[in-house]
Amino acid sequence: MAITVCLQYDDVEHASGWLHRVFGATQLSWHETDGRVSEAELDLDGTPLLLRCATAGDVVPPPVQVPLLVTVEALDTTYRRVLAEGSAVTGAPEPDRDGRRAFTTTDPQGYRWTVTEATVTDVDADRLLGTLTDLCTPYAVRVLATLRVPDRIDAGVTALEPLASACGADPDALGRLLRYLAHRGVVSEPEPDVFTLTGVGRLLCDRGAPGQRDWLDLDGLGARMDLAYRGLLHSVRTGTAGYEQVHGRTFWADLDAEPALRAYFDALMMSQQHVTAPQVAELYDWSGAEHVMDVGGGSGALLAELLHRHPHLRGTFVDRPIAAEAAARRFAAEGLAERVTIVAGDFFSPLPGGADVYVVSRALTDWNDRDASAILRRCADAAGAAGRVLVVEVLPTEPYVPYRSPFDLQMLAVVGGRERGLSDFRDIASAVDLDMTTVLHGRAGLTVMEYVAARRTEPANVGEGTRVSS
Ligand SMILES: C[S@@+](CC[C@H](N)C(=O)[O-])C[C@H]1O[C@@H](n2cnc3c(N)ncnc32)[C@H](O)[C@@H]1O
Repeated sequence: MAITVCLQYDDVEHASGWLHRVFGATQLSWHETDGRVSEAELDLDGTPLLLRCATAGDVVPPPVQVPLLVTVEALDTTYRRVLAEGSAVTGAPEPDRDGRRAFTTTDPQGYRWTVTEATVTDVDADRLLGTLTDLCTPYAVRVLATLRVPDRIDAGVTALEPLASACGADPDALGRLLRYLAHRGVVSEPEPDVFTLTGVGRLLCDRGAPGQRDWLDLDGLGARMDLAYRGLLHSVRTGTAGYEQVHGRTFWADLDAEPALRAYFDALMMSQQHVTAPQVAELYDWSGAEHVMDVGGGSGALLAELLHRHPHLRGTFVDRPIAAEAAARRFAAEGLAERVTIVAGDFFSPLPGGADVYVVSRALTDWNDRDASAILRRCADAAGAAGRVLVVEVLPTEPYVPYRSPFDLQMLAVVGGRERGLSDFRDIASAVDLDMTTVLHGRAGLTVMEYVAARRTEPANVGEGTRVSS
């Protein structure tokens, strides 16, 4: 049985943002009606929440006072977030009748949420610390994926001896690994020395497109990125990437040196561009542009989408030489070679001038503020007084992205970069005299920010644009 709490709100989107920012609720899906979010499905630490727009047909008019009780580990943090939202509170957290600290707040619709501090026993804390610090399980899962054990089991090789021989593994050692992972719910052992996959184990089968298995493969780029956390101590001490400490060269130099790693990275970027590029092509008004330059264009998927969708455009693609070679092949295969100029270059050096729009998509997150501003300066210099600079990012502070993701620390450890919110993107651009003129929101946090040279705008002139419907 599963129970879903369903609450009615006048503004589902605003309420979803509040629940995300205050309690860390993750938005799983949403529906739009007439351009407004009419329903959103959220996950509140395992509890499903359904937010619905009040409609004439609904029986219960909001707000209805149901007791909403939440238990959180870090009460003071939640209290601070509530105050930051400007939401009403009953007072500072104080002990309830069971001696647990609590406070009550009111959400944007007027629902009252009582927030209580979790009482963590020493045993719970010990168990939690064990889970937080365990390295055995993450490595055991990666070894399973690297040896492609799930694929063999899926293909019917379930007995230990033939499984070990198919994977090139020691039967005794593989048996110990599998029994440990049976204990963790990744495989089952229905009879001695015979193994089957659980739902988790099936996720580790090869599915063709870059997926979980490829990421976890210890010979691949995903694992190299994960292992950069071994350099996190260095990162936290210095504020720079840990990747080089662990792997002997920077992330970008690693991709330059190993075509297979670069190909994997491009495929990964491309799978994201399949979601984001059509939105960028739709959201922004490309009618006034003729020439677009994609700076740090990666797989080339964004520029290709723009050129396919807007036949009046021509493009210039700029990226490191190995990426430029692969992108050139892609543009040729898609019949776009005549419309694209390829530049194997460096976005910290002067960029070719003459384009109407300079796009920097999902590249600034890879850099610290100083370097991100330097890239924008190159774009601004090349764009001149008449051109525009367009930054495309998925913003972590938007409600659609799980803010508990480790992405910010991953950026620090792997490339020395960082996640940023809208105001951060305004700041790194204004440091190089670019004014943010328009912000367009797409799905799942995708945000398109347009900038022009500062002297052409009043600083406050920022227009919020449309949202792409789902
Ligand atoms: C995170 S990827 C984003 C790729 C693409 N814009 C997208 O949205 O899918 C960052 C890109 O910046 C490129 N890059 C890194 N350092 C660069 C440099 N110094 N000059 C030009 N491009 C660079 C990388 O090769 C990579 O393709």
